[in-house]
Amino acid sequence: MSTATAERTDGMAVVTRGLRKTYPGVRGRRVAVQGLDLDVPAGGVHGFLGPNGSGKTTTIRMLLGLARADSGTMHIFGTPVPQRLPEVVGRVGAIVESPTFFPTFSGEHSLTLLADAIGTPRSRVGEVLEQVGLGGRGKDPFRAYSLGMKQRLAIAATLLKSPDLLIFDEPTNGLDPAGISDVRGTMRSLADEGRTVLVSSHILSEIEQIADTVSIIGHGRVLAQGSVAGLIGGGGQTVEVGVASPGNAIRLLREAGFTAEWVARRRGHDAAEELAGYDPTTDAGTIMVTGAEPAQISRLLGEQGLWVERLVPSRRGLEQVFLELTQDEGLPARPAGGAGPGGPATTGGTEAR
Ligand SMILES: Nc1ncnc2c1ncn2[C@@H]1O[C@H](COP(=O)(O)OP(=O)(O)OP(=O)(O)O)[C@@H](O)[C@H]1O
Repeated sequence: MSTATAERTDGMAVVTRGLRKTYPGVRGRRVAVQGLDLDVPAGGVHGFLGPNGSGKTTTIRMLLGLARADSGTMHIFGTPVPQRLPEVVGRVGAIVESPTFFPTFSGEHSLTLLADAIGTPRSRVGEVLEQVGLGGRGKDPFRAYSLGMKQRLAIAATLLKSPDLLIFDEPTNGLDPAGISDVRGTMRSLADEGRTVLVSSHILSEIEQIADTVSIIGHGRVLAQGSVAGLIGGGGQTVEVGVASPGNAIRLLREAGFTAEWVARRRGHDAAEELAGYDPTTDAGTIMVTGAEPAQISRLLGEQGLWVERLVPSRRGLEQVFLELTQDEGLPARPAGGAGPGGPATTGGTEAR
């Protein structure tokens, strides 16, 4: 390995550069991944996020040697893959397709067979069942498990050889909120043990809560990556303000240097729509303010005799970051499956590429 490569991949679990993959299509080759530069730090949960068809599974399959890249480089813990995958594969556990187990075998029995097959001591079976919170259910048949328990059994299977890097492709697909919460908790605790968890999802808000770092991809390339706090923090807090005299309030807020917009909410529509003008007697709406703390807003308006009826701070989320990044890209307007916040988009503060 060259010195330059060693430096670049130092402290990184996964690094890809210029990764490209095409598939044969009806009209020539279809690009699934185009020049993907991915940086996954070692340790912590990394969310690999993007809408359906953005190239997440294809990327994961290439990393694991299940699909061949057209061009580009990939490193896992500084080892070039797929060239030297056998050297590092023992440190990697992955769930790519929906895992299946014999329905009549207990979870414990299935894992024991697996442990024997991969040469792991049987004593690990009890440990990994405990780790994923299935300690008390190991003797139940697989068919009696809930979907969330089935997914956690699959995670337990990947833990048998105690990997440093866990790669999960959409592990919460099809789970109910309780199942999602269980799997999320399991991923977080694995990262807290010092492992790296690379988890893909098309629902940005779902992984946002447990991820330390994320990459947001669209059309096979990275749109932004970095810490969750760095990506969502830059635009500042948005505060929804309800006041009887919105015109005066907007003027005062703008004079004080804040960004204040009137946002009308049409009946039957979730999305807020910014209007050039407004008529408070007929339009239902609210003022969205960025760059100000709620206390500053209420003091400023109160001093001018405008009494605030509603003051709701709303946190900017990764879905909003995604929408901002894709506004000019011609990409799908909303990541599939996610319900984004209704407020207007704010700008800036992301590590967009
Ligand atoms: N085996 C294949 N043959 C042809 N095209 C493929 C194949 N696998 C994926 N694709 C195409 O490559 C693109 C990326 O697909 P991929 O499954 O990697 O996306 P994804 O982000 O994982 O999506 P999802 O969230 O739906 O799983 C899509 O246009 C898809 O149709």
